[in-house]
Amino acid sequence: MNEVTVRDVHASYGPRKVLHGLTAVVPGARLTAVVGANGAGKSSLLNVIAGVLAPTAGSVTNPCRPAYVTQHSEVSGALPITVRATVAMGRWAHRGPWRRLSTKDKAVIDECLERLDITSIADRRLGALSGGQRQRALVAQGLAQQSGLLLLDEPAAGLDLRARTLIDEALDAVRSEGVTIMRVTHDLAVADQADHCLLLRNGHLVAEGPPRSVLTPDRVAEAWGVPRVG
Ligand SMILES: Nc1ncnc2c1ncn2[C@@H]1O[C@H](COP(=O)(O)OP(=O)(O)OP(=O)(O)O)[C@@H](O)[C@H]1O
Repeated sequence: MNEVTVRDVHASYGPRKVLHGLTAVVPGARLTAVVGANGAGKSSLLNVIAGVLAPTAGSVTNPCRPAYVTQHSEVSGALPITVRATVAMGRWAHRGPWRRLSTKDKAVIDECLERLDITSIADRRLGALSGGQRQRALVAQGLAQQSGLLLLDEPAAGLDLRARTLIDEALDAVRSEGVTIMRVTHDLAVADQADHCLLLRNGHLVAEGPPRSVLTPDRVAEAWGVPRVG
């Protein structure tokens, strides 16, 4: 229940093939880390699961419409929108963009601002924030969607220790509420703390399972092209 099933998925950007027959099961109500070297296909896999990139073959089964937190560098800082309005956009899935926010919507928005500790900057424009502050606003927006499937592409990239801790705590909280989480990360210590791990290389799934069984010294050395440690 609540799992994501990826069956023999192929995907391309124009003529460039980026996923080659990828099959995986992402367990429900668990945190799955998606790891691999630059260009391995991690974002492409999330794009396919989010429905942003249509597979050229194969299929994906989701438990529900996902909330997708992309990297903050992909969101224009020039948007004339406040942090609170950014988080409020997360409620559109529930009420549509033109309906008034309900009392419940406002409570969820306040809670998400609090969880990421951005209440004090809620009225500032997104474009006037640091990269890390903007990233926190985007994670808060993802949480505000209250989807049963949360996809995050490197949500902690460039964040300070406190912000990383806040994100980890927020993800722990929603996982315990039954949300299925997929998190792309370059931090193998973060991946080690996940319930499940997918290791990608050159658009293929190299291994899946508990992080310790996936991230063996040999696989890490091969996937990242670095000397074997240990
Ligand atoms: N919009 C695009 N158009 C063409 N090729 C793309 C596009 N986006 C990604 N690619 C290519 O697809 C391949 C997989 O990229 P992807 O972004 O999925 O990798 P990634 O594992 O998320 O990498 P990173 O760790 O650098 O974020 C790469 O070869 C990349 O150059």
